[in-house]
Amino acid sequence: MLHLAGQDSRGLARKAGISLDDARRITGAVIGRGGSLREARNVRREVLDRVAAQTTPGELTRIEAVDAQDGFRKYLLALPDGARIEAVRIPLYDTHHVVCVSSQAGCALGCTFCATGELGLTRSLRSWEIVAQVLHVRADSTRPVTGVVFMGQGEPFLNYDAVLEAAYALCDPAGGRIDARRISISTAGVVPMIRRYTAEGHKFRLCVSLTAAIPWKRRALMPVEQGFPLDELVDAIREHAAVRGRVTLEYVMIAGVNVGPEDAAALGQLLSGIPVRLNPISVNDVTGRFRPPTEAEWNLFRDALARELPGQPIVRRYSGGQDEHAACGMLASRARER
Ligand SMILES: C[S@@+](CC[C@H](N)C(=O)[O-])C[C@H]1O[C@@H](n2cnc3c(N)ncnc32)[C@H](O)[C@@H]1O
Ligand code: SF4
Repeated sequence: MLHLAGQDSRGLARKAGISLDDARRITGAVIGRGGSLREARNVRREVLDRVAAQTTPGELTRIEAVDAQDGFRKYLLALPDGARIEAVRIPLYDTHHVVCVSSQAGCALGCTFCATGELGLTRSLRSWEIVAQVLHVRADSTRPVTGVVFMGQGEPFLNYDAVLEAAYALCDPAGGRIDARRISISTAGVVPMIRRYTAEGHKFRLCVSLTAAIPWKRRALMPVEQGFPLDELVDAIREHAAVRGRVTLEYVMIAGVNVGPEDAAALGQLLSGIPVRLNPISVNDVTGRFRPPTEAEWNLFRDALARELPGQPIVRRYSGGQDEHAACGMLASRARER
């Protein structure tokens, strides 16, 4: 069965066997305005009835929303089968919002520094369950939502088809109307899917979570390194950069682990000749095992990176919402303890 929020207008036209114009009007009502099928304007009743007969209902239920001191707002949402996920509303320039969405409930990849990894995988989300997170946050906001990042729970490239369907629904001019270049898909490094993504020529921003450039260190932090080792990952990044330009690399900084001069040197060697944008981000400690770098440690690492990656932008990323566990790597589907 079809869910009306689960694809873009073209997908809806194809799956429901209706004209593209009618599909655009329906997508406009459901995704564009957050309404229902029957609110679609200028679509004949016979067409609406035909679509309704193929459609499954389903919505997300809010369990709670909590506000962090820095303006981040975290939503704990239940899927129709009771599985729980989170979405985060991120303020941008006091004028816009970006929504961080989950692509899976939990995650199978088990990165040692990530709270979601501790959960294990419950299941992958359907495309409408991803789009509905953005619609839920948008309905709760007075400012426009102008960006989406697939950086919540889960590994987007282990739910590839649904993630791409959702991304196209979100950038559809009749649907979410979000500029495709402001939709970021972040992967821990599922190499075959990065290659497929590159070959298919999608225009959403690809982000790769690197976090270590020394294989044994990466293996200890990110078990995905065992299946898809750094040299293969970097080849896939190089291929992507050759076609689409600079690739964003996320680097979770953990004091005493991956912010030494040898780590910067390994990054320089590994990424030599590849246009990248490095986003270092201080680890949000969820386990009590990891410490973010002090300002002094960060300054040293930043200077080493500037030497080792000449001409490559290095943009430290702020991960907000820490007091309410809305920050990167802190999403673990728990209701707030009272
Ligand atoms: C939660 S992941 C979801 C997307 C995808 N699974 C990935 O790993 O890229 C989004 C980003 O959060 C980062 N992250 C995970 N745990 C973190 C933590 N404890 N502190 C800071 N960032 C973290 C990841 O490295 C990744 O770049
Ligand atoms: S960082 Fe990403 S891949 Fe790793 S456990 Fe967390 S959600 Fe999964």
